[in-house]
Amino acid sequence: MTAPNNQSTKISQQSISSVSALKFFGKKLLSSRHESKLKKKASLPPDIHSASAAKSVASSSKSSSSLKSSRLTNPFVHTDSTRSSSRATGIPSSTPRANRYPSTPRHASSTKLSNERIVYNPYGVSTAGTSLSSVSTPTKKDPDLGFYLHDGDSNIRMLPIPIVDPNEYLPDTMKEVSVQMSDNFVFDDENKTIGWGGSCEVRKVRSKFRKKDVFALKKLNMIYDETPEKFYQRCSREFIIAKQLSGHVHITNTFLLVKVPTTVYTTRGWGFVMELGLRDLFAMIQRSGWRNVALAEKFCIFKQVARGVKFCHDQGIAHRDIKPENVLLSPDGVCKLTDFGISDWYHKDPHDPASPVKQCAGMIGSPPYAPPEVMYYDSKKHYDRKLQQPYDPRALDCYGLGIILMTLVNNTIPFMESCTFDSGFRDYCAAYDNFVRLHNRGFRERGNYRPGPGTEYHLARNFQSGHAARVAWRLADPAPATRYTIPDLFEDPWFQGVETCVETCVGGDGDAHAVTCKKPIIKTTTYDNPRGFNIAATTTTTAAAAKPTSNPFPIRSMVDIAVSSPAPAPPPPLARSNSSGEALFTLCETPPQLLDKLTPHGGRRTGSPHRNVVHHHLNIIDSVMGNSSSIAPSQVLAST
Ligand SMILES: Nc1ncnc2c1ncn2[C@@H]1O[C@H](COP(=O)(O)OP(=O)(O)OP(=O)(O)O)[C@@H](O)[C@H]1O
Repeated sequence: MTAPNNQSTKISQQSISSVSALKFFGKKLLSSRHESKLKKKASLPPDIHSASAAKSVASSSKSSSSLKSSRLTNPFVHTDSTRSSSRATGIPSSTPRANRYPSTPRHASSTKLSNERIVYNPYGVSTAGTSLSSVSTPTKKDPDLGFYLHDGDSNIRMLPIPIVDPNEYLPDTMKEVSVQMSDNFVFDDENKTIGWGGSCEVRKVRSKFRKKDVFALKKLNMIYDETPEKFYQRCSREFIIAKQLSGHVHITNTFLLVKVPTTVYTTRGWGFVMELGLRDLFAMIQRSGWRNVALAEKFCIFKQVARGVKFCHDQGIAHRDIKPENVLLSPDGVCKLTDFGISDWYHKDPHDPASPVKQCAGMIGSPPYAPPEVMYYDSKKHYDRKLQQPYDPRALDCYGLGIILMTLVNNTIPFMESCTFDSGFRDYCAAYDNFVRLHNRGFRERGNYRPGPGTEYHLARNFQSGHAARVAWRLADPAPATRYTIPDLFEDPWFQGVETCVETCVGGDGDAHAVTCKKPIIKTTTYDNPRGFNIAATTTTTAAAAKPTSNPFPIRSMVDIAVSSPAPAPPPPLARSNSSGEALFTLCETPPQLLDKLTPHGGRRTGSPHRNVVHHHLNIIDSVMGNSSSIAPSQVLAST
């Protein structure tokens, strides 16, 4: 084991007392995409954000300007596919997405990019010769035609024409009669990006037929030296998992995988039409108002996230990137998991839930939500290989949940990285051992529900309950063998007693219900099903629906994955409807007395019964975000 590099040391020595420190965390192990997301999270205009990096931008101006000119000459040129193809195929499909990212900042020239080795780079800033202060960022000013054609970023490569039919990569049950986004949706006039990720840009789209129905379009981008084939495989895999999980109240619904045309809003490619979230949890926590949010509310949020994770596990899927950025708050204030980009089926035989758990190896997830057994694979830390043991992906999700609970309660992340190079993490491990040795020898034993650490322990101080601290610490147990599992968590009496404002229900119980999400209306299609796919579309399509036929084509890789995925588990205990425009699920109304208890600041009551269900979380959003909801009330209503 050697000392970490300077960058790591520098980062781990930063103070984490400030909430703004959060901006450096929870980022998937990727490079410069991290930074453009930081820009969004920090809510800074691009120019302000990049001001500190102006020097390095200048230093790279040569490559940028050459890119700019080539961009203007022929914006549709797709370069480097041959070279990238050979390298990309060397990466096993199970390789975590994060590990595929090279360390080059995104603004660097694509020529340079193609020669980069793929190395782990947690913050996306530690390229040779760069320091945190000299990190350059893509500049988004002066958008011209080239800007739009390149998603404003010179390293986003365009897919070659023709864009492949998404149905080619989907199992029959997920094939759709309409695969063109423009058949049924239009971009929102606002022309705003509402979210960025490592490989995507999220925008609002509206139904062509009911303008009040607003959805999110997650436009997917090719990353680094990915080949088009790898891109299609990666995205269809993410879609299949997201779609399999859709329908649960704590999962963001993913409806369609569509072809996106080149417009002034975006470049051509593939995109997911999804349920629109109002904010992600990260955006909430980093606001100063978060400190004033009552613990009961925070615990409620935590329980909702945990329910989402449990549902994934029940479906045979491990999320593998649990962090506040991947929890969206719906316009009703319901927490929903999103981003299944590095999720995976965790049974050796996905068809057989009784088959053993497929152990993982390699660096995935996002510090500090990734547990120590994963961090041992961080190549920059040069850990002894013996420490790199296969790990259970479900334990990764549990650890992430524990760190989320600590973060919610402490208003900041507990430490930067869950690895021994981080002094905060070392302190936590020492405190953990002390607590077990001195206060509660049976702490790690199953069924031990004695209170966890108290105020004398730094990371337990704000819980105001030894039982709540127990749950956080047991989930974030550095030792995977003794860490709380999801069944352990759901058996924990404190966790069971946490009251949530969102109760899923089977329906038909006579209670008032809240409709929280509608499926998009699919009315028209320009799809003529050239390959004669067997389309088992469940949507009501009034126009030219393709005639179902059997699929005469050989099964391709992703279809294989899809087909070999577990047969859809029994639907969750939620009222479902297949008809277009109807609710996917319902929420039980929380009794008014419970709402009063949960709403310390006085709840916002409206005449609508379903508003009462989760209105206190809307209060949180209002108070924490300064009432700056990005979604107009009409849009909120549209989805309720
Ligand atoms: N359906 C949605 N509604 C509203 N915002 C969304 C939606 N989906 C994603 N976002 C926003 O976009 C951000 C990026 O989305 P997502 O995490 O799915 O992308 P990603 O490329 O997988 O990101 P990362 O690489 O950081 O994990 C989210 O953190 C969230 O803020």
